[in-house]
Amino acid sequence: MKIILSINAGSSSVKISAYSAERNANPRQIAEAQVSGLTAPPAKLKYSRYDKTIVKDGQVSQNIQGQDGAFSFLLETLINDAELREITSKKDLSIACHRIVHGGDYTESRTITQDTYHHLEELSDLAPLHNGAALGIVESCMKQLPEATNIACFDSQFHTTIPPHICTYPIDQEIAEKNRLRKYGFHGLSYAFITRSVAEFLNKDVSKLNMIALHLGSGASACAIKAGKSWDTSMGLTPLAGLPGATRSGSVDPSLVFHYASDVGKLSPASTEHLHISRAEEILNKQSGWKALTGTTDFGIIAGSDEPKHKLAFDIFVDRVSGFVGSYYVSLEGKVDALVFAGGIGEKSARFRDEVVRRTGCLGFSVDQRRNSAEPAGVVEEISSEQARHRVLVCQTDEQLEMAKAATDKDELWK
Ligand SMILES: Nc1ncnc2c1ncn2[C@@H]1O[C@H](COP(=O)(O)OP(=O)(O)O)[C@@H](O)[C@H]1O
Ligand SMILES: CC(=O)OP(=O)(O)O
Ligand SMILES: [Mg+2]
Repeated sequence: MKIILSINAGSSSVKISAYSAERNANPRQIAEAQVSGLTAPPAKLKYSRYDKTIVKDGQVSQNIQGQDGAFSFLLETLINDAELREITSKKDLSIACHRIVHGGDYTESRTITQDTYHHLEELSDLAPLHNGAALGIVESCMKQLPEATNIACFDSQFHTTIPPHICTYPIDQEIAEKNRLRKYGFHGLSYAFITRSVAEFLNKDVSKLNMIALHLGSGASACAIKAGKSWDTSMGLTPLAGLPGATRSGSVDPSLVFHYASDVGKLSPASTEHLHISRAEEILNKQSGWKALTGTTDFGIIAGSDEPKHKLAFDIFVDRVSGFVGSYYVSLEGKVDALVFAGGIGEKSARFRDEVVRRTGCLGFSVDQRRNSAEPAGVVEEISSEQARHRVLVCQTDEQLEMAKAATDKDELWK
C-alpha cells in the first residue's frame, strides 16, 4: 500500500486529495482539501476526511501567497490532522501527482526528471496562469517530500487525438511547425474522468460514446468527444481561446489587441526570469472575463443577481457556451449520446444549465426542472426531461482521482 497525493493547481484554486492505493486497483480517497477564491480573496478552505466534512466554508485567516502558498497550507492541514491515521508525516507520501496544464507534445503522464522539469518550464509561457504555478508546487514537493516520486499528468494529453484539420491553424505551416503553434486543448484530466464516468453511467462501451462535454470553472472549455476520444475542444495553443472565464476574455478578434492600448507588446511586470508574459497576454488572461465585466470572479454571485452588469455577463456566457454546443452537434453529425455539464459552474448552477439547455432546445435537449435543481447523489446524474431526444447529464468531475488512477497503473512506481 502506498499513499498518493494528487495536486490540482487551477487558476483560482488548489485542490489536493490523498489516497491509499495498491497497484492496478481503484485508489481509495482518505482526504480531500481545497483552497478556493485565490482570485477573489479572502481564500476559503474546504476539508474532508474519510468522506466526512471537517471544514466546509472556512475562512483562511493567514495570508496565502499564490498556488504554492495554498499548497503548503493544505499539506500542513493534512499532516496536522491527528485523526488522519495514514499520514502522520511528510515521509508517508510516496507518490505526488501534479496536474500540469500544458504538456506540449507529451501524450501520457510521466515521472518528473530534471529533463522533464526543464521542458515543462519552457512551455510555461503558453499557459501563463497555470504551468508556472504548478511547477512551483513540483519544486516544493521535491524539497519537502524526500520520499515521493513526482508524476506530471497533463491537461493537454487527452486532446492528442484531435485530427489535423481541426488542430491546425491556417497560418504559414513552416512557422507553425517550428514554433509548435497548434490547438493543444486543456481540461483533459477532467474530460478523461467524465468520459469514463458517463460510459459507466450509460452502460456503454467507451469506444462507442459520443458526447458534448462542458467543463465550466474559473477557466471554461467545451469538448466534442467522438468514439470516446477528443475530436475538438474550444481552448487552443493556450487556455485563453474559446469560452470566457473568471479573468479570461476567451476568443476575441486577435486584432483587438493592437487597438486596446499602446504598450501591449511590452513585457508585463508580472514576467519573471522563467515566465515571459506580454501586457496583452496579461490583460486578456488576468484582467478580462467576469472580473472585468462585473468586478467579481464568483459566478455564483453573477448567476444569482439581476443587476444589469451581472445579467450581461451571464447572457454572454450562455451565448458562447450554446454556440459551442451547436457547433459540436454539427461536428458530431447529431450523433450525441449526452450533453454533460461539469466544473464549478456546470455542477453548481442549475440556472445556468437550464438557460443553456433552453437555448439549444432546437437540437433536442430538454431539462426536467425537479431533476435539475436536486442535490446530486452520484458522480453522474441525469437531468433531462421525458421528451428530450438526447440526455443531459451533470458530472461531478474529479481531476485528482484521474491522476491517482494513472499512478496506480504505472508499473515503474510499484517495483
Ligand atoms: N453555486 C454556484 N453557482 C455558480 N457558480 C459557482 C457556484 N459555486 C461556485 N461557482 C463557480 O465555480 C468556479 C470554480 O470552479 P472550479 O471548477 O472549482 O474552479 P477552478 O477552475 O479553479 O478549478 C468559480 O468561478 C465559482 O464562482
Ligand atoms: C486549463 C484551465 O483553464 O484550468 P482551470 O479552469 O483550472 O483554471
Ligand atoms: Mg479546475
